[in-house]
Amino acid sequence: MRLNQLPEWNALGKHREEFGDTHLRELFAADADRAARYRLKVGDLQIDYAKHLVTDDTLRLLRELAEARGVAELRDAMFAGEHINVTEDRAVLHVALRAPRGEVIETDGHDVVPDVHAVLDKMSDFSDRVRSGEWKGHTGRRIRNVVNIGIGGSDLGPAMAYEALRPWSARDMVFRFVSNVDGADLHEATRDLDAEETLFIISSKTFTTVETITNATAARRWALAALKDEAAVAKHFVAVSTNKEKVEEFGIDSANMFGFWDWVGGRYSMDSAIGLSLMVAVGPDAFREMLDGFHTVDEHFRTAPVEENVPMLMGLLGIWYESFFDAQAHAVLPYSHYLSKFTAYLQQLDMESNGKRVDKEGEPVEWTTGPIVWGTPGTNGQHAYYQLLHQGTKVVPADLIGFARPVAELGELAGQHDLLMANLFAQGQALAFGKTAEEVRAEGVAEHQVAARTFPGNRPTTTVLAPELSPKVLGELIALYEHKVFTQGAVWGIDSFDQWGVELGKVLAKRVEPALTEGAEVPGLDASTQALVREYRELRGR
Ligand SMILES: O=P(O)(O)OC[C@H]1O[C@](O)(CO)[C@@H](O)[C@@H]1O
Repeated sequence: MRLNQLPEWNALGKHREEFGDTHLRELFAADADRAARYRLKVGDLQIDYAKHLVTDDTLRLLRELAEARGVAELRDAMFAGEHINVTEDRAVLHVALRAPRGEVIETDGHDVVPDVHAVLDKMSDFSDRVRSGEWKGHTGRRIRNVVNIGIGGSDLGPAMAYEALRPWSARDMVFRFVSNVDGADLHEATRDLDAEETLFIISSKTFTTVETITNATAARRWALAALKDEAAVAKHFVAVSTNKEKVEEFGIDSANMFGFWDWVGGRYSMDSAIGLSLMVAVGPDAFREMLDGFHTVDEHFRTAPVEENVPMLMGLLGIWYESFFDAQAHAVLPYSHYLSKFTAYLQQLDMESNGKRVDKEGEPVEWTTGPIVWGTPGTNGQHAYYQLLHQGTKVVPADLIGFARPVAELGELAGQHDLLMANLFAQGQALAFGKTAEEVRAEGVAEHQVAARTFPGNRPTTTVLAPELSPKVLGELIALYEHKVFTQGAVWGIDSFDQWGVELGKVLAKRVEPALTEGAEVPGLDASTQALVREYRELRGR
């Protein structure tokens, strides 16, 4: 039966009508235990979901929906290595990337865990050699700069995690991440570097992605212009890929290639060899601690009953708002400067996974799917777009993520941490409970300002609180969102693991390029694009 014909779905619709405008003020007033009951723990993460527009009935109905849609069965099929990525006929086994040595996870009759650990060991050995200076550049100098070239899942994960774990990283080395085919990206990343001390990590699952291959080719030109010897490539370029043939064609020795597998989706690959630049930065031990964090949440997701299962709960709450409150967006607001790239990372994870309009049977869905994910670190966002969150016309459920302890190396600047966290707690409170017109009036505010200074509240948030932003906690956080996205895709009945929607633009860009460079006729080019191409050529003096 289709999702919107299920009795469980219709029961939620009816419940929504009954819920009406029930306010969080009322829900808290009616239940002194609400805050104590609506919290869960997974690994190091404390999850407060009391500030959600839900009652025990809502949660029960959402759980029943998850059961009716077979979320747990699909999860088990994923862990069992079944080909749940149906349109690409592939297993989905990123959970195997963090399985401890000795665990058995099979797909197509093959245990993948030993393969995972063989690559991890090779990465660890390489990282140690680069970090210690044993790995020398072509002229005998030690490597001081590492430039990761990749895009999408081959960039966002390591770039985000490097920012997050800067305090754990080798402070005497420079790490840069180049993704954009705009030459400015590579230019800015290399302009102050010495090629003799620079290592490029070319990260691409397919090794055919045009942006990455274009940048990698340009990087090789840049390096060889200084090093003046083809043989230097072996010391200054390594590859991370599933495509050995293409890596060799590019000129990188497969001995310097770190592999992974087609059962790792790009946006689920940061804990595979795609994380090599991160491992060089933070060292193998911290990287493995991060994997441990991922694994902790994997085990929770795999074994916790649905009422205690945090990723399932987060996924179901999202569905409640999207389908029954018309929420179109979801904000992720980390109160940590080090998580400045976290939401951008989640945008690919969530939107490339669940931005789908047909279900697994190829039928158009009749319900909304993945939200627009956005957000930047607090407190910056507060002085920019929080106005809309507090008083706009849209409901934007938000996750507030914070840490009890600042990172040790902040020294006396750690004193600012309480103020940072006070802002997080204050925002959750203001969004939930707002400020009534009576409260505004009681402050003596002039009547003509009362409406504008009233806060409706009832804006739902989840608060995620962890002791500190450590490698393990980072792994836990990422896995939490991976499995949240999984849960939502399972309920919606879509394939969360393909990404056909990115293909058309790639094909058209290839077709349009000769029109820009040579003025070639492009068959089928629409009139608007033709005019733009003409204007572009004129502006370029062509
Ligand atoms: O690692 P690759 O093969 O270069 O792909 C990069 C990115 O491109 C995409 O395929 C989208 O175009 C992403 O899914 C992927 O993470």
